[in-house]
Amino acid sequence: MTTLISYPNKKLWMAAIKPPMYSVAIMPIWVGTAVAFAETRIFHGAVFSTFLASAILILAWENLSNDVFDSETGIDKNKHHSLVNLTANKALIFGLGNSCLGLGLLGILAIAWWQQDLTVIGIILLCCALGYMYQGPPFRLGYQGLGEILCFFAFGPLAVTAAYYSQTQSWNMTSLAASVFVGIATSLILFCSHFHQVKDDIAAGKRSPIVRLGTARGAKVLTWFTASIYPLNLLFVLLGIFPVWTLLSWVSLPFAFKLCNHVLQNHNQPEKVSNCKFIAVAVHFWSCLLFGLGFMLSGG
Ligand SMILES: C/C(=C\COP(=O)(O)OP(=O)(O)O)CCC[C@H](C)CCC[C@H](C)CCCC(C)C
Ligand SMILES: O=C(O)C1=CC(=O)c2ccccc2C1=O
Repeated sequence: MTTLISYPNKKLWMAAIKPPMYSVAIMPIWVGTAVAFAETRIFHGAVFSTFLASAILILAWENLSNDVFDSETGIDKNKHHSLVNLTANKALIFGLGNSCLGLGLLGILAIAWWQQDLTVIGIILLCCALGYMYQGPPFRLGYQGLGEILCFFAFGPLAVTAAYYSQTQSWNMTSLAASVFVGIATSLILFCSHFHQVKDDIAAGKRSPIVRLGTARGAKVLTWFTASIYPLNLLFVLLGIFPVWTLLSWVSLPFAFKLCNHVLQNHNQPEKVSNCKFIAVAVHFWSCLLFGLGFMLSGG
Protein backbone atom coordinates (compact mmCIF):
# COMPACT_ATOMS: atom_id res chain seq x y z
CA MET A 1 0.00 0.00 0.00
CA THR A 2 2.80 2.37 0.95
CA THR A 3 4.46 1.70 -2.40
CA LEU A 4 1.22 2.39 -4.28
CA ILE A 5 0.77 5.72 -2.54
CA SER A 6 4.37 6.86 -2.61
CA TYR A 7 5.14 5.81 -6.22
CA PRO A 8 3.26 8.59 -7.99
CA ASN A 9 4.62 10.99 -5.40
CA LYS A 10 8.15 9.86 -6.13
CA LYS A 11 7.51 10.27 -9.85
CA LEU A 12 6.19 13.78 -9.29
CA TRP A 13 9.24 14.72 -7.24
CA MET A 14 11.60 13.35 -9.89
CA ALA A 15 9.67 15.32 -12.54
CA ALA A 16 9.99 18.43 -10.37
CA ILE A 17 13.73 18.01 -9.76
CA LYS A 18 14.37 16.74 -13.34
CA PRO A 19 17.86 15.22 -12.79
CA PRO A 20 18.63 14.59 -16.53
CA MET A 21 18.23 18.32 -17.21
CA TYR A 22 21.41 19.05 -15.22
CA SER A 23 23.54 17.81 -18.11
CA VAL A 24 22.85 21.23 -19.68
CA ALA A 25 24.97 22.79 -16.91
CA ILE A 26 27.75 20.23 -17.34
CA MET A 27 28.24 20.29 -21.12
CA PRO A 28 29.37 23.90 -21.65
CA ILE A 29 32.01 23.43 -18.95
CA TRP A 30 33.06 20.11 -20.45
CA VAL A 31 33.32 21.50 -24.00
CA GLY A 32 35.08 24.76 -22.97
CA THR A 33 37.58 22.77 -20.91
CA ALA A 34 38.09 20.21 -23.71
CA VAL A 35 38.81 22.97 -26.26
CA ALA A 36 41.28 24.51 -23.77
CA PHE A 37 43.04 21.16 -23.43
CA ALA A 38 43.15 20.63 -27.21
CA GLU A 39 44.58 24.10 -27.82
CA THR A 40 46.99 24.45 -24.89
CA ARG A 41 47.39 21.01 -23.19
CA ILE A 42 46.36 22.79 -19.98
CA PHE A 43 43.94 21.04 -17.60
CA HIS A 44 43.27 22.29 -14.06
CA GLY A 45 41.28 19.52 -12.36
CA ALA A 46 40.32 21.64 -9.32
CA VAL A 47 39.05 24.49 -11.51
CA PHE A 48 37.09 22.04 -13.69
CA SER A 49 35.39 20.27 -10.78
CA THR A 50 34.63 23.51 -8.92
CA PHE A 51 33.15 25.00 -12.10
CA LEU A 52 31.00 21.89 -12.66
CA ALA A 53 29.61 21.97 -9.11
CA SER A 54 28.93 25.71 -9.38
CA ALA A 55 27.20 25.38 -12.76
CA ILE A 56 24.90 22.68 -11.35
CA LEU A 57 24.06 24.88 -8.33
CA ILE A 58 23.38 27.90 -10.52
CA LEU A 59 21.07 25.85 -12.74
CA ALA A 60 19.30 24.59 -9.60
CA TRP A 61 18.68 28.25 -8.67
CA GLU A 62 17.32 28.93 -12.16
CA ASN A 63 14.88 26.04 -11.91
CA LEU A 64 13.78 26.66 -8.32
CA SER A 65 13.20 30.34 -8.98
CA ASN A 66 11.39 29.44 -12.23
CA ASP A 67 8.80 27.58 -10.16
CA VAL A 68 8.54 30.53 -7.76
CA PHE A 69 8.11 33.18 -10.48
CA ASP A 70 5.74 30.99 -12.50
CA SER A 71 3.58 30.49 -9.42
CA GLU A 72 3.06 34.25 -9.39
CA THR A 73 1.75 34.44 -12.96
CA GLY A 74 -0.56 31.43 -12.60
CA ILE A 75 1.02 29.63 -15.56
CA ASP A 76 1.91 26.60 -13.40
CA LYS A 77 -1.53 26.11 -11.86
CA ASN A 78 -1.95 22.77 -13.70
CA LYS A 79 1.69 21.78 -13.26
CA HIS A 80 1.54 19.21 -10.46
CA HIS A 81 5.32 18.78 -10.54
CA SER A 82 6.00 22.43 -9.75
CA LEU A 83 8.06 22.48 -6.53
CA VAL A 84 5.92 25.32 -5.22
CA ASN A 85 2.74 23.28 -5.79
CA LEU A 86 4.31 20.14 -4.32
CA THR A 87 5.54 21.81 -1.12
CA ALA A 88 2.93 24.58 -0.88
CA ASN A 89 5.80 26.64 0.46
CA LYS A 90 6.95 29.33 -1.96
CA ALA A 91 9.28 30.98 0.58
CA LEU A 92 11.10 27.69 1.18
CA ILE A 93 11.70 27.12 -2.56
CA PHE A 94 12.76 30.75 -3.02
CA GLY A 95 15.20 30.50 -0.09
CA LEU A 96 16.56 27.16 -1.30
CA GLY A 97 17.04 28.60 -4.79
CA ASN A 98 18.88 31.66 -3.51
CA SER A 99 21.12 29.46 -1.33
CA CYS A 100 22.05 27.42 -4.42
CA LEU A 101 22.85 30.65 -6.26
CA GLY A 102 24.99 31.92 -3.37
CA LEU A 103 26.93 28.65 -3.12
CA GLY A 104 27.35 28.41 -6.89
CA LEU A 105 28.70 31.95 -7.09
CA LEU A 106 31.05 31.23 -4.17
CA GLY A 107 32.59 28.41 -6.24
CA ILE A 108 33.07 30.77 -9.19
CA LEU A 109 34.55 33.37 -6.83
CA ALA A 110 37.04 30.72 -5.67
CA ILE A 111 38.12 30.30 -9.31
CA ALA A 112 38.46 34.08 -9.63
CA TRP A 113 40.56 34.09 -6.45
CA TRP A 114 42.85 31.28 -7.68
CA GLN A 115 43.27 33.16 -10.97
CA GLN A 116 43.47 36.62 -9.33
CA ASP A 117 41.19 37.66 -12.20
CA LEU A 118 37.49 38.69 -12.15
CA THR A 119 36.75 37.73 -15.78
CA VAL A 120 35.06 34.37 -15.10
CA ILE A 121 32.82 35.70 -12.32
CA GLY A 122 31.90 38.64 -14.57
CA ILE A 123 30.81 36.30 -17.38
CA ILE A 124 28.86 34.02 -15.04
CA LEU A 125 27.08 36.99 -13.43
CA LEU A 126 26.00 37.94 -16.95
CA CYS A 127 24.64 34.37 -17.45
CA CYS A 128 22.70 34.73 -14.18
CA ALA A 129 21.31 38.09 -15.31
CA LEU A 130 20.06 36.45 -18.54
CA GLY A 131 18.60 33.61 -16.45
CA TYR A 132 16.76 36.13 -14.24
CA MET A 133 15.51 38.15 -17.21
CA TYR A 134 14.08 34.95 -18.70
CA GLN A 135 11.58 34.53 -15.89
CA GLY A 136 11.78 37.24 -13.24
CA PRO A 137 9.78 40.47 -12.95
CA PRO A 138 9.61 42.94 -14.54
CA PHE A 139 11.30 41.32 -17.58
CA ARG A 140 9.84 37.80 -18.00
CA LEU A 141 11.38 37.69 -21.48
CA GLY A 142 10.51 33.99 -21.78
CA TYR A 143 6.86 35.09 -21.87
CA GLN A 144 7.67 37.10 -25.03
CA GLY A 145 9.20 34.08 -26.75
CA LEU A 146 12.77 35.29 -26.28
CA GLY A 147 13.94 32.43 -24.04
CA GLU A 148 15.74 30.49 -26.76
CA ILE A 149 17.93 33.48 -27.63
CA LEU A 150 18.86 34.02 -23.95
CA CYS A 151 19.45 30.29 -23.58
CA PHE A 152 21.73 30.20 -26.64
CA PHE A 153 23.96 32.99 -25.31
CA ALA A 154 23.99 31.82 -21.67
CA PHE A 155 24.83 28.15 -22.29
CA GLY A 156 26.72 28.76 -25.55
CA PRO A 157 29.13 31.69 -26.02
CA LEU A 158 29.09 32.90 -22.38
CA ALA A 159 29.39 29.61 -20.46
CA VAL A 160 31.77 27.91 -22.93
CA THR A 161 34.00 31.00 -23.08
CA ALA A 162 34.00 31.23 -19.27
CA ALA A 163 35.03 27.56 -19.03
CA TYR A 164 37.79 28.07 -21.61
CA TYR A 165 39.01 31.18 -19.78
CA SER A 166 38.91 29.43 -16.40
CA GLN A 167 41.52 26.99 -17.70
CA THR A 168 43.74 29.29 -19.76
CA GLN A 169 43.08 32.92 -18.79
CA SER A 170 42.94 33.70 -22.50
CA TRP A 171 40.39 33.99 -25.32
CA ASN A 172 40.09 31.71 -28.31
CA MET A 173 38.13 31.62 -31.59
CA THR A 174 37.83 27.82 -31.64
CA SER A 175 36.07 27.91 -28.28
CA LEU A 176 33.72 30.59 -29.62
CA ALA A 177 32.93 28.43 -32.67
CA ALA A 178 32.40 25.38 -30.41
CA SER A 179 30.05 27.43 -28.23
CA VAL A 180 27.67 27.88 -31.18
CA PHE A 181 27.25 24.08 -31.32
CA VAL A 182 26.56 23.88 -27.56
CA GLY A 183 24.25 26.91 -27.60
CA ILE A 184 22.05 25.52 -30.39
CA ALA A 185 21.92 22.04 -28.82
CA THR A 186 20.81 23.58 -25.49
CA SER A 187 18.19 25.87 -27.01
CA LEU A 188 16.62 22.85 -28.76
CA ILE A 189 15.64 21.55 -25.31
CA LEU A 190 13.91 24.77 -24.31
CA PHE A 191 12.14 24.92 -27.68
CA CYS A 192 10.88 21.34 -27.19
CA SER A 193 9.59 22.14 -23.71
CA HIS A 194 6.80 24.34 -25.14
CA PHE A 195 5.01 21.88 -27.47
CA HIS A 196 2.73 20.33 -24.86
CA GLN A 197 2.02 23.58 -22.98
CA VAL A 198 0.32 25.66 -25.67
CA LYS A 199 -3.06 25.83 -23.90
CA ASP A 200 -1.66 26.83 -20.50
CA ASP A 201 0.78 29.27 -22.12
CA ILE A 202 -1.96 31.05 -24.08
CA ALA A 203 -4.17 31.21 -20.96
CA ALA A 204 -1.33 32.84 -18.98
CA GLY A 205 -0.39 35.24 -21.81
CA LYS A 206 2.91 33.51 -22.57
CA ARG A 207 3.83 33.87 -26.25
CA SER A 208 6.30 30.99 -26.46
CA PRO A 209 7.85 30.27 -29.88
CA ILE A 210 5.34 27.42 -30.30
CA VAL A 211 2.40 29.70 -29.42
CA ARG A 212 3.72 32.15 -32.03
CA LEU A 213 4.53 29.62 -34.77
CA GLY A 214 1.89 26.97 -34.14
CA THR A 215 2.91 23.37 -33.43
CA ALA A 216 3.19 22.26 -37.09
CA ARG A 217 5.58 25.03 -38.11
CA GLY A 218 7.35 24.65 -34.76
CA ALA A 219 8.04 20.98 -35.57
CA LYS A 220 9.59 21.99 -38.92
CA VAL A 221 11.72 24.71 -37.31
CA LEU A 222 12.88 22.17 -34.70
CA THR A 223 13.90 19.76 -37.46
CA TRP A 224 15.98 22.42 -39.24
CA PHE A 225 17.75 23.54 -36.06
CA THR A 226 18.40 19.97 -34.89
CA ALA A 227 19.79 19.07 -38.30
CA SER A 228 21.96 22.22 -38.40
CA ILE A 229 24.45 21.20 -35.71
CA TYR A 230 25.86 18.25 -37.69
CA PRO A 231 26.78 20.04 -40.96
CA LEU A 232 27.98 22.97 -38.85
CA ASN A 233 30.41 20.62 -37.11
CA LEU A 234 31.54 19.23 -40.49
CA LEU A 235 31.99 22.73 -41.93
CA PHE A 236 34.30 23.76 -39.07
CA VAL A 237 36.26 20.52 -39.49
CA LEU A 238 36.67 21.20 -43.23
CA LEU A 239 37.78 24.76 -42.42
CA GLY A 240 40.42 23.30 -40.11
CA ILE A 241 38.91 24.99 -37.02
CA PHE A 242 37.72 21.79 -35.28
CA PRO A 243 39.71 18.55 -35.10
CA VAL A 244 38.33 15.67 -37.18
CA TRP A 245 37.67 13.72 -33.96
CA THR A 246 34.80 16.11 -33.15
CA LEU A 247 32.82 14.32 -35.89
CA LEU A 248 32.27 11.70 -33.19
CA SER A 249 29.25 13.88 -32.31
CA TRP A 250 27.55 12.42 -35.41
CA VAL A 251 27.11 9.20 -33.39
CA SER A 252 24.24 11.05 -31.67
CA LEU A 253 22.33 11.26 -34.99
CA PRO A 254 19.90 8.41 -34.12
CA PHE A 255 18.63 10.50 -31.17
CA ALA A 256 18.28 13.51 -33.48
CA PHE A 257 16.22 11.43 -35.95
CA LYS A 258 14.11 10.09 -33.10
CA LEU A 259 13.45 13.61 -31.81
CA CYS A 260 12.46 15.08 -35.18
CA ASN A 261 10.27 12.12 -36.20
CA HIS A 262 8.53 12.07 -32.84
CA VAL A 263 7.75 15.80 -32.89
CA LEU A 264 6.77 15.88 -36.59
CA GLN A 265 4.28 13.07 -35.91
CA ASN A 266 2.90 14.19 -32.53
CA HIS A 267 3.36 17.98 -32.39
CA ASN A 268 -0.36 18.65 -31.78
CA GLN A 269 -0.95 15.88 -29.22
CA PRO A 270 0.23 17.26 -25.85
CA GLU A 271 0.20 13.94 -24.01
CA LYS A 272 2.31 12.26 -26.71
CA VAL A 273 4.72 15.13 -27.43
CA SER A 274 5.34 16.02 -23.75
CA ASN A 275 8.37 13.69 -23.52
CA CYS A 276 10.16 15.32 -26.49
CA LYS A 277 12.07 17.60 -24.11
CA PHE A 278 13.84 14.54 -22.72
CA ILE A 279 14.67 13.18 -26.20
CA ALA A 280 16.18 16.62 -26.83
CA VAL A 281 18.18 16.23 -23.60
CA ALA A 282 19.55 12.94 -25.02
CA VAL A 283 20.51 14.67 -28.30
CA HIS A 284 22.22 17.43 -26.33
CA PHE A 285 23.97 15.04 -23.92
CA TRP A 286 25.40 12.66 -26.52
CA SER A 287 26.26 15.27 -29.14
CA CYS A 288 28.06 17.55 -26.66
CA LEU A 289 29.76 14.71 -24.76
CA LEU A 290 31.19 13.25 -27.99
CA PHE A 291 31.97 16.68 -29.41
CA GLY A 292 34.04 17.51 -26.30
CA LEU A 293 35.64 14.06 -26.37
CA GLY A 294 36.76 14.81 -29.94
CA PHE A 295 38.68 17.85 -28.67
CA MET A 296 40.16 15.87 -25.76
CA LEU A 297 41.35 13.08 -28.10
CA SER A 298 42.94 15.57 -30.47
CA GLY A 299 44.85 17.14 -27.58
CA GLY A 300 46.03 13.85 -26.05
C1 LIG B 1 14.28 27.42 -16.30
C2 LIG B 1 14.39 27.17 -17.73
C3 LIG B 1 13.37 26.71 -18.43
C4 LIG B 1 12.04 26.42 -17.90
O1 LIG B 1 11.14 27.19 -18.62
P1 LIG B 1 9.56 27.09 -18.48
O2 LIG B 1 9.08 28.10 -17.53
O3 LIG B 1 8.98 27.15 -19.85
O4 LIG B 1 9.43 25.64 -17.94
P2 LIG B 1 8.34 24.95 -17.09
O5 LIG B 1 7.23 24.67 -18.02
O6 LIG B 1 9.04 23.71 -16.62
O7 LIG B 1 7.94 25.86 -15.97
C5 LIG B 1 15.70 27.43 -18.42
C6 LIG B 1 15.94 28.85 -18.78
C7 LIG B 1 17.29 29.11 -19.33
C8 LIG B 1 17.62 30.59 -19.36
C9 LIG B 1 17.12 31.22 -20.63
C10 LIG B 1 19.09 30.84 -19.21
C11 LIG B 1 19.63 30.34 -17.89
C12 LIG B 1 21.02 30.75 -17.66
C13 LIG B 1 21.65 29.96 -16.52
C14 LIG B 1 21.36 30.59 -15.19
C15 LIG B 1 23.12 29.93 -16.82
C16 LIG B 1 23.83 28.80 -16.19
C17 LIG B 1 25.26 28.90 -16.63
C18 LIG B 1 26.08 27.77 -16.11
C19 LIG B 1 26.24 26.68 -17.15
C20 LIG B 1 27.40 28.27 -15.73
O1 LIG C 1 12.34 22.59 -17.04
C1 LIG C 1 12.63 22.86 -18.19
O2 LIG C 1 11.81 22.78 -19.10
C2 LIG C 1 14.01 23.31 -18.48
C3 LIG C 1 14.88 23.52 -17.46
C4 LIG C 1 16.19 23.95 -17.69
O3 LIG C 1 16.98 24.13 -16.74
C5 LIG C 1 16.63 24.17 -19.03
C6 LIG C 1 17.92 24.61 -19.28
C7 LIG C 1 18.32 24.83 -20.58
C8 LIG C 1 17.46 24.60 -21.64
C9 LIG C 1 16.18 24.17 -21.40
C10 LIG C 1 15.75 23.95 -20.09
C11 LIG C 1 14.40 23.51 -19.84
O4 LIG C 1 13.63 23.32 -20.78
